[in-house]
Amino acid sequence: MNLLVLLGPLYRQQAGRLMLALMLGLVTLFAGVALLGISGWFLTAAAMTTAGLAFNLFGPSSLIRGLSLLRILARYGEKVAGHDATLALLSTLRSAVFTRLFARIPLRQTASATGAPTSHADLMSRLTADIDQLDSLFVIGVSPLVNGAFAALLLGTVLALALPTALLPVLALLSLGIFGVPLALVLLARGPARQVVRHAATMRGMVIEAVESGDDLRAFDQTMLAQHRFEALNLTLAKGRRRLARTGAFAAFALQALTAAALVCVLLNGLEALSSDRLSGPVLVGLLLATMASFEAVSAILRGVARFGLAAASAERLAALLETPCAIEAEAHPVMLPPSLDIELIDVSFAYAPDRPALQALSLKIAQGETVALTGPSGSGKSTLFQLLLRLRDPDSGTVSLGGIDLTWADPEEIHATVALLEQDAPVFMGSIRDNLLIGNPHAGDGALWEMLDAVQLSATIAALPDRLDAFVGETGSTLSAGQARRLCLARTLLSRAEILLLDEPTASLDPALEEAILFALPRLARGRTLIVATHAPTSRLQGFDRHLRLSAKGGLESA
Ligand SMILES: Nc1ncnc2c1ncn2[C@@H]1O[C@H](COP(=O)(O)OP(=O)(O)OP(=O)(O)O)[C@@H](O)[C@H]1O
Repeated sequence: MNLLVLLGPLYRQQAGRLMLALMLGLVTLFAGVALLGISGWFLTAAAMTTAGLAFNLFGPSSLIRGLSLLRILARYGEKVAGHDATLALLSTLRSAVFTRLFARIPLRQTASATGAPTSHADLMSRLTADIDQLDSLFVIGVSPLVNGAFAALLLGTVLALALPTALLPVLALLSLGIFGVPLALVLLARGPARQVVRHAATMRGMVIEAVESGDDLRAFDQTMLAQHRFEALNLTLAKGRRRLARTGAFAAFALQALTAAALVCVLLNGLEALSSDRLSGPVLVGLLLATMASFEAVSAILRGVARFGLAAASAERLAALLETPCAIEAEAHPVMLPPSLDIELIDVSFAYAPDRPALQALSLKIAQGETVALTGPSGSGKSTLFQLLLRLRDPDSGTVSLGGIDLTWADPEEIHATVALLEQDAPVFMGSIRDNLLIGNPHAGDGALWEMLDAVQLSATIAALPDRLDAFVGETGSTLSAGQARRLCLARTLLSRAEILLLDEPTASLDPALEEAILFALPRLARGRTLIVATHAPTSRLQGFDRHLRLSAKGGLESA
């Protein structure tokens, strides 16, 4: 349903070009059926004409040449208009889905029985391969059916005029070809198509996982295991594709059988009409060839329908993605945050799953400009608290407010401009050192960038690189050490103009001396802004902070 809501306006945008493709398809079909019918009649009539009798060769032969040309041009035009519209449609659809993606991140990382995406690899698969699979939804879903109905009308009119006795049985056979066989194909192919699309997506996920964890798999000597799992899935996928191909071949066979039955029917009725002089021989040949051409047009439906199962399975996956609830619901008429931004949590509880509480009845206040060290055992909910303060998630109960404004009333964009977060696994983006820093503050000049690199003790390292601030950092910061990458992300967050800074283990991967120096410098680097640092560093290194809060293992507050 959601997908229809999304697709409807997109189809309307391309309606002109799609209609043009449809019309040109009908012209192609008309030219094809007429071409074969008239050619059959013409060749037979010309062969039966004795030498002395006059036979007008020029009229039919120029008609045949005209129809051939019309068919070629109409087919070309149909392909250009159809593909043009489809490509534009897909690109708009991809952008529309991509825009809706951010509101659904972070995904709930639980096994899903609803078909909703559960991993980022699956999400990527839906945005790329599944949307590509829809490329011919119009061409295969609508156009062949209209073409089939038009072929039936065309052949029906000709038979009604020339051979009425064959009309009903041939139309019955043609209708079976247009509706019955494709319907059976859709029903039979639905299961295998769903499996193929799902397995192909899982395979793509496996490839991404293998690339990301390749070094670890090699180190544990587990690459064979990964290969075996991949091979097993590959075999299952191939089996599913074979089942789909077999179903398609069976449908094609059924259509050929219907074509043969229709030809026999026209031939028998035609011979009878011929013997009673109700029909001429050339017209009978023309009728036979026109019947063949009409069934040939129907076979295009089957080619489309064979792919329809895959497109429908992909459409289901996209619909499930769009139906995934947004992580938060933004207020239609948000309240602006006040200049004073004290943080207050009242009785806040949050659980990722009913049996896994992360925070329980947590209440706390942090005044604007305070610097706070937040500690607590692993799993006590420090990162979760940061997620709530940025309103990346909403509490199950209780309120989180900034300057007295409940975050659920505020504009999420204003919250994100006010609160900056250094995540535990903050990414280094592929690009230059400068690109990475400017994400924190696009207006920062080189002076400010060097100053911040100096503050996180990274300036000497960057200055020694040949390209300095323009030095390229590879995918996920692969050209930096873990500690250097961490400090680059820290510098990026500190550069931000947000009034509240949340740093989740900013000194992870740093040696003790560097950790101590940076933790000591952080309150000063906050420059009067609110600073909360989640850390596992020993209390002795947290003396520079105004306050020390400690979360208990149960996700509540302990006195520090
Ligand atoms: N995305 C998630 N889905 C399900 N459970 C989660 C998710 N993230 C965290 N949890 C669970 O929520 C609880 C709190 O986790 P959180 O990451 O907030 O703790 P933390 O104090 O930051 O831990 P650490 O010090 O190890 O970083 C843990 O029990 C964790 O297993």
